[in-house]
Amino acid sequence: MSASPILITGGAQRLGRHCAERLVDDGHPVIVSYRRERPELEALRSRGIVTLLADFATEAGILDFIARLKQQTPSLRAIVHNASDWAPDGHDETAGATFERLFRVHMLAPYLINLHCRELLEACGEPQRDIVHMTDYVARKGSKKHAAYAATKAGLENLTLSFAALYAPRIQVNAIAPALIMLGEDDDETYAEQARAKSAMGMVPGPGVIYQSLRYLLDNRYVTGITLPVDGGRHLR
Ligand SMILES: NC(=O)C1=CN([C@@H]2O[C@H](COP(=O)(O)OP(=O)(O)OC[C@H]3O[C@@H](n4cnc5c(N)ncnc54)[C@H](OP(=O)(O)O)[C@@H]3O)[C@@H](O)[C@H]2O)C=CC1
Ligand SMILES: Nc1nc2c(c(=O)[nH]1)N=C([C@H](O)[C@@H](O)CO)CN2
Repeated sequence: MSASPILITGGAQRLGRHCAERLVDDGHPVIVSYRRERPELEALRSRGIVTLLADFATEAGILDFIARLKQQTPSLRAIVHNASDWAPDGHDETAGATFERLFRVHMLAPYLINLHCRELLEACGEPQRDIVHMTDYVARKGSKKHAAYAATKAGLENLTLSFAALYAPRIQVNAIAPALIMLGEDDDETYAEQARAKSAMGMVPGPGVIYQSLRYLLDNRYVTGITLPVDGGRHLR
């Protein structure tokens, strides 16, 4: 029986793309969702990664993605909810729309995909099946400039507990809570220096530490309902 694929949402770039490529290196078939076509997707496709269009900005868009995912594969080894929008809080008339948009991508999409795709994970013939939520250190700390982002990530962290209890023992459900892993393209050295100073480790580690954490969860049959901090010791500063 061929191995069941691992789904990474928002896997066209940065952490999701890194993990998708490392999973292929480790012999897993991979499906990634993406929101907009771009040249980088060809590199993924050339490695046999299946790319599925998905925009989680509406419930209809989420359900449409789920329907196409079910046409793509009869089973899944794991689902990594990586898609995310690090949008600052809106002001005045945009605040509500921003919050709703972040609720949909960080909470509604994982919630509906977990509910509707449980059958795909149950159909996996391998010994372990996993759901991994990508949350954030700020889910427990809050954020003055990204309050909606932090709150919706906190909601995703809470969904980890509910789905872990509901899906045990056949499906393990965990979260990874990173802090600064990769800088953004527009981040200058001043920002980088300030960001590094926020953690005890004082570094920007790159996406390899996230794959190490994902690998740990995918390989451990006895871990469920946890949030794995990967934050350089932010809580120590
Ligand atoms: N990078 C970091 O330092 C940190 C990251 N994290 C978390 O780790 C995960 C990966 O981070 P990173 O790689 O930087 O993420 P990105 O900011 O690169 O976002 C990942 C993908 O999410 C997709 N996405 C955004 N909104 C939607 C939507 N409405 N519907 C569908 N897809 C959407 C984007 O697709 P497209 O590009 O096609 O529009 C994007 O490629 C995220 O969950 C993030 O919150 C947490 C703390 C620190
Ligand atoms: N979806 C995203 N979420 C986050 C990002 C990002 O680039 N995309 N980046 C961060 C920052 O690195 C932050 O951790 C710096 O303190 C947080 N979330």
